[in-house]
Amino acid sequence: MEISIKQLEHRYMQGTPFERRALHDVNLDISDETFFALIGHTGSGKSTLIQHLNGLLKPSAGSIKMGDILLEAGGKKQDLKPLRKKAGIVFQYPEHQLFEETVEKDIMFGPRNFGMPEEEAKNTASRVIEMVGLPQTVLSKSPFDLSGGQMRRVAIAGVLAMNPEVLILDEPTAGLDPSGRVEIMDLFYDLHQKNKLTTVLVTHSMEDASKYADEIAVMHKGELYLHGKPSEIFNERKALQAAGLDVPETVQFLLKWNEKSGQNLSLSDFTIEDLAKCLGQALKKRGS
Ligand SMILES: Nc1ncnc2c1ncn2[C@@H]1O[C@H](COP(=O)(O)OP(=O)(O)OP(=O)(O)O)[C@@H](O)[C@H]1O
Repeated sequence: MEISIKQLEHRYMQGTPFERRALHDVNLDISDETFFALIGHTGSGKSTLIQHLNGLLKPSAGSIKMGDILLEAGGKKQDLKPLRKKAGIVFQYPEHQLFEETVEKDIMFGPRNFGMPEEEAKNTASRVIEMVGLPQTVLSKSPFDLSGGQMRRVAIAGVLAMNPEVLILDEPTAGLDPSGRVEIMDLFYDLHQKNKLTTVLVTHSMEDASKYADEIAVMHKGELYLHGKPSEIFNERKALQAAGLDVPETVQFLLKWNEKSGQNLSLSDFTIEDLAKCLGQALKKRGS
């Protein structure tokens, strides 16, 4: 689903002495089926921005178009239900929202709320539990008898049960150890690939953004600061540093290599595999 954000502004506690502008004049288009990363220093406005994408927050000025749904500042009071269904959010620590006595009931909660018949909701629970890589036997268990990683997968299954067209991930690997982070991020990437799900990832990790995203947007002080393909963003190291960020370590290595060797290895070869390959070729060239 295409997302188009125009001149978006958000003010918390608008009209009170505590008013605070969290977003200013944000213009951003996200194409259908993109894996999009939103990165920025703490307080730069990432969470505020994504909460507009499923109607949790309303624009103070400007507009957001999600597929055929338009949300405008000062627009008529809209029914946000269709938007909530289109855009599923996985919050930080989503497992904290589990509350039903069985995994199946927890996953069925959202679909039932939207009027899905009982049998269909059960079938949905059975389908999505497999999508998140858990066995059917988990459905009859209490969510609280599962491991932390399994609980997180159940919570993600609950979001998938709504059949969203856009998946919004707000630092979904918070609190996981390194191998758990990779597992969950690989799961999201796989879901994106197999289901052509437009995915918006909010992250502090330039490593994750560069590994998974087709495009990266950098937020800084409530404004859209940079936007482009990962390799384009990496060419702006000084600007990134000014916003309290940096390029991934692999790119830092490539930049150092180019500086010391006088070669010009491409910054788009930033995955470990690409890096190993192009260093092998560069060393061969130097040896011959
Ligand atoms: N409910 C709120 N009421 C008032 N101000 C808020 C509220 N939520 C966020 N803010 C302020 O809005 C600005 C943007 O916050 P936001 O949470 O969107 O940033 P963020 O980039 O997601 O930060 P983090 O990476 O720490 O989650 C910050 O200055 C923050 O203090």
